[in-house]
Amino acid sequence: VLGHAGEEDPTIRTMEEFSGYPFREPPSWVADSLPSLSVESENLQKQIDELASFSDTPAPSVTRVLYTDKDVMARRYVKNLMGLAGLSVREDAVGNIFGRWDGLEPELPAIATGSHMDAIPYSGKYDGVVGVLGAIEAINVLRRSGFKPKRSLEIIVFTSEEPTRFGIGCLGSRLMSGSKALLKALETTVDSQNITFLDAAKYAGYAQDSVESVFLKKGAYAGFVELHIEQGPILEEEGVSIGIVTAIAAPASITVDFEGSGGHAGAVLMPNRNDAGLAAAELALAVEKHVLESGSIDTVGTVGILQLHPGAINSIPSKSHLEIDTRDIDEERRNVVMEKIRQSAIRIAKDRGVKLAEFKIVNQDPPALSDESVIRAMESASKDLKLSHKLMISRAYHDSLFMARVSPMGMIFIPCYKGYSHKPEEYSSVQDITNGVKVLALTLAKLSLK
Ligand SMILES: NC(=O)N[C@@H](O)C(=O)O
Ligand SMILES: [Mn+2]
Ligand SMILES: [Mn+2]
Repeated sequence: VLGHAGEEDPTIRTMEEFSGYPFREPPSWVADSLPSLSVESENLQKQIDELASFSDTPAPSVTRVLYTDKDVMARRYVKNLMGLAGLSVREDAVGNIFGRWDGLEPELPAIATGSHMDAIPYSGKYDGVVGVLGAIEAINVLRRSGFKPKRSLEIIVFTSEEPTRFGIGCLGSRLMSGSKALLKALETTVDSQNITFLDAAKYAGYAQDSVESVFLKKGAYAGFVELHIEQGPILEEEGVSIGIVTAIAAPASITVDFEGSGGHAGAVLMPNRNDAGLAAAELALAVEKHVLESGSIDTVGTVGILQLHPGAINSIPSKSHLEIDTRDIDEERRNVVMEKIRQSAIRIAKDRGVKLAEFKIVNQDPPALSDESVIRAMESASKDLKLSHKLMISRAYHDSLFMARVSPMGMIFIPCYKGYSHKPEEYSSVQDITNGVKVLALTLAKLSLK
């Protein structure tokens, strides 16, 4: 630790070596070390670009689905970077990856950070990745500045934040937070190729231990902070560098299956049809209607998957499958919308003479609130770094939503181009990423010394 004028202050050094503690109060450590918080921005950008190359679709899009070969390669790439950052690396039974930097008091609950690196089909290279590679660089920044954590610092790369393969988001963090419901569901869950979760996990080298072993022990972490792109336009529009997340909206997803009689597109006259496709179309519009009826801009609803069977132009759809995503920062208001959607599905099935074969609520999660002490640490870090910042909510969900169930939680947002996300045009500048990494590094340092 450097003295104000950069030379080592012998008395302080002896005191520190003797006590093993930074002798000065954190603020002065922070003040002293601020200038030396250097981010290797170009190298970080190169890593983001390299990680994006592990994709099942051509650049600039990124597609990296859970337990696929590209996912396994990307995991190997990140584990290697963790090793180079001097972290001890381990993985759990579903492939959540942990990189640990032991603190001066390793028995104390650690401070964790992290995010995900799976990517939905045809998406971008920053969602989740900035929170993983940025976290590793934040550790390198602290090491370079000579910082010694009191509480250990741990980076977590969560398995399957995206619901792409098994229809449920935040699979790894949900299990870590102790979701017995998910544990049960995973016994029978299959993907669109009918591959079970366990077989897919084994294919990727996981599921050696019981899935239940993923559950975190209570109090495992004293704090969790996730760095993420905003995925909305506010920070860019307002020219603000850092978003301090105070709450994460409540996500829910529903799958619906209709079954009708199908038949020949030419020979079956309109009055004699039970068209499962039209039932699905009508329900999709009903989702929009019920969301708009909530009267709040904070209520959203999306039908991101709509499949018809047999899917032939000259055959009346005999089956249809929809997947509905609805969210709100007000849980009650969202639940009212979900009930209206259920009522509409029943009515549409009756009106159109089709069978409502399935109406399944896959997840219906409460919103999460950030912890005051973590918010204060992120705010003072932004202030120390003289970066403009604002309090805001997250409309996207994140692993933080579930880490909040087992640890004081906070999230740091950085601006992204036009708020684009979940598409190849997703982009955050090197400067914005660098700012985010610095705020994360300083926040982790402050929380580690608590
Ligand atoms: N952050 C993010 O994109 N999470 C998604 O899984 C989502 O749908 O919100
Ligand atoms: Mn995402
Ligand atoms: Mn994400």
